[in-house]
Amino acid sequence: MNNDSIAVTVVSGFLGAGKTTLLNRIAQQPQHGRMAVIVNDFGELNIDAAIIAEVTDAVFSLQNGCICCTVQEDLLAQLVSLSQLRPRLDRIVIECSGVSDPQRIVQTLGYPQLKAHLHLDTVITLVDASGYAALEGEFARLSRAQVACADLVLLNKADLVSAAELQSLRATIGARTRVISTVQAQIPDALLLGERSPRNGFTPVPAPHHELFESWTWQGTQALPAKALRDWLGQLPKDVFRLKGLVHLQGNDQPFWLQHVGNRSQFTLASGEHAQNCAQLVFIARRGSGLRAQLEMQLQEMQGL
Ligand SMILES: Nc1nc2c(ncn2[C@@H]2O[C@H](COP(=O)(O)OP(=O)(O)OP(=O)(O)O)[C@@H](O)[C@H]2O)c(=O)[nH]1
Repeated sequence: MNNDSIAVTVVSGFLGAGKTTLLNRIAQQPQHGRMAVIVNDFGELNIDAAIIAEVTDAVFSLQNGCICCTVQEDLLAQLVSLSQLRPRLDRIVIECSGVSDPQRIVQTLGYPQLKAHLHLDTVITLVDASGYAALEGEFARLSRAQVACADLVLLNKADLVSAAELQSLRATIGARTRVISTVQAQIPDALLLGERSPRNGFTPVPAPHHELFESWTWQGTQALPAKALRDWLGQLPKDVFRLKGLVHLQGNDQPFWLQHVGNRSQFTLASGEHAQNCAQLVFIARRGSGLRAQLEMQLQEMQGL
């Protein structure tokens, strides 16, 4: 590796584990030098990129596909172009979508076009401590593959589980990787941006990933009633893994970012310019869930309340 080589941090983890929360923190800290962030969202709207763009300009969006498959060529082109920027970047952080397998990103970084300019610094995988144990079948396998590829695992949302549950999760994840419990992905910078630890010859097995999910976007035209929306969110089927986007709530001039993971929802005021009274919600659900028509109709009806 030459001295001019740009360090790359890969941030991975299942849907809603806290990747954007971590990215937002990193992006706001000037000590990380000249940094660019590449954000991949599986849906056709890149909500994460829009959220991170509220704190930094250096955001590049790869959307409507899985970063390790359908948009892998775009990733390669984006990395080549970023590596040619002058003055040179110090670091590139790649946020994988929650449905992707970071191992393939690691492979992409080894391509000859990139090897001379970039080096992999750390793969950080966030785990939602309140949801990891409940994942089943292929979804659990994907989540384990994301963990297996990590140099550092953040056992995030530690505030939502007991000390005993945290202990048991640590045991499940195993001793091979460094595991740190976090709330809002808060850990010391030195750990975030450290050098890559040796992998002991371990090669993770590729897991099925984006093909397990379907995504769609609902565009509303009117403000929604807050109470009805909260009630509706509280009853979303568990096949909806993730819901996020922008909503206008009746009686409020400013829109909100809505984040829904598991059975928890969060509304935060959105800054910046956003279209008036228009909702944009991205759903990510189990492929073949058959939920789209029903959920869209419910939202449509809610607009008229
Ligand atoms: N209670 C709790 N909530 C958290 C914590 N970290 C993040 N969240 C919330 O979890 C939700 C999802 O966080 P994100 O950072 O958007 O997750 P993500 O991994 O980027 O999500 P995707 O990119 O959609 O896969 C948001 O509402 C966050 O505010 C935490 O430690 N505790």
